[in-house]
Amino acid sequence: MESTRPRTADEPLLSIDDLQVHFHTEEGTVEALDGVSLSIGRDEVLGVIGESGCGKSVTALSTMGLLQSPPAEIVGGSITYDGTELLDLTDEELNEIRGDEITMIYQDPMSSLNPVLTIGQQVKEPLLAHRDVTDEAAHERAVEMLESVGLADAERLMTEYPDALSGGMRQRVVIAMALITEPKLLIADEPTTALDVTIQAQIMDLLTDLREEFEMSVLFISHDLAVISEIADRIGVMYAGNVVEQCEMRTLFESPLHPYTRKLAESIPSIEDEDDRLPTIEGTVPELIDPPSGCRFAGRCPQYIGEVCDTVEPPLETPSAIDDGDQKVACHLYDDQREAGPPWPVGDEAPSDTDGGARTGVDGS
Ligand SMILES: Nc1ncnc2c1ncn2[C@@H]1O[C@H](COP(=O)(O)OP(=O)(O)OP(=O)(O)O)[C@@H](O)[C@H]1O
Ligand code: NI
Repeated sequence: MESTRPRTADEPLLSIDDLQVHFHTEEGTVEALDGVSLSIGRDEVLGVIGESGCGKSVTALSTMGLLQSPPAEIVGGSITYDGTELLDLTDEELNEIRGDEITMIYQDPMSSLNPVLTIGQQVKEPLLAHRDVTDEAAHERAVEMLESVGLADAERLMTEYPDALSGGMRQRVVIAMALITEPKLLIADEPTTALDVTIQAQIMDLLTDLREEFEMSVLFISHDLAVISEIADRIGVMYAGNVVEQCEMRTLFESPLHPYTRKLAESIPSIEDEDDRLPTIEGTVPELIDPPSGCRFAGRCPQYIGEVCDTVEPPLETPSAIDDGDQKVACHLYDDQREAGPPWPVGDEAPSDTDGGARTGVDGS
């Protein structure tokens, strides 16, 4: 194991590299993640945006080690957390990290709360499971946590059941549970989507405050650019199982590179506007069973440049003309800005799929 390797401050806390996840179904193999790469620095909030079905939750669940296998299979790639390869850990080793150093909140607060346990029992649980604390100390800390997430009358709340709480209060309880161990990494998968707009804004304000207070890194997933732009430092844009662009939040609006990101950036975010979802782009997301072999956006791309788009999967790289090394894009428009140049002249015959295309590490199956 690599866990003893000395780490440096600027090394990412979490690094997902070329992650490939398949689901084996009766209809065939769903190639859900096709080489996803994302990294999150220490104390950084990385937003992940993309349409429904593009692989945001599968990426999160893979990181938590919570993918159901079968039907899921991680067929390649790596997830390194604080110098440790998570994909190599045993369940027992993973259990030590999960719920302690890495925690997660979900879209639907009810799915994270057990209706037959009191709020107190549930908020204390991560501490009792992961720390050598007395029930009394855990109780005291749980009350403090409920207060920090803006819940009044915390002592009384400890004895209530989830049923007695509104949706917004439940999500605050879930956040208290997720933060009670002071995790280094919080994964938030659409934490406000199930809430109405006013409550959504309150929860976003709360998360923004807590992320500072707890000095934690956050992987923040949403399909709503307005919500993400409020909290994220950097953003990863996903499309059909790929990351098509990764950049600073500001860069997404100022100088997006990928045609899909440009479409996204055209929508001016505003949290008051309930309908401010991903802008509509003609066409549909490709099937992930037997997906197209080249760029998965090619069929909808307003800047489609020809056969190369249909046949070669573009790697996620920083074009040489861009001086911001943090901005990476996966698009053939930038092929001539790659050191090696385009894989072959546009319009020439593509190598067969089984050659693995121009990119190493991508399975051509
Ligand atoms: N258990 C499963 N069996 C088969 N396919 C699955 C399974 N879970 C996820 N998938 C597929 O994996 C792909 C990615 O799904 P995922 O849930 O990660 O999308 P998402 O980006 O989180 O979407 P949403 O915004 O709707 O939550 C989808 O095509 C989905 O159909
Ligand atoms: Ni999801």
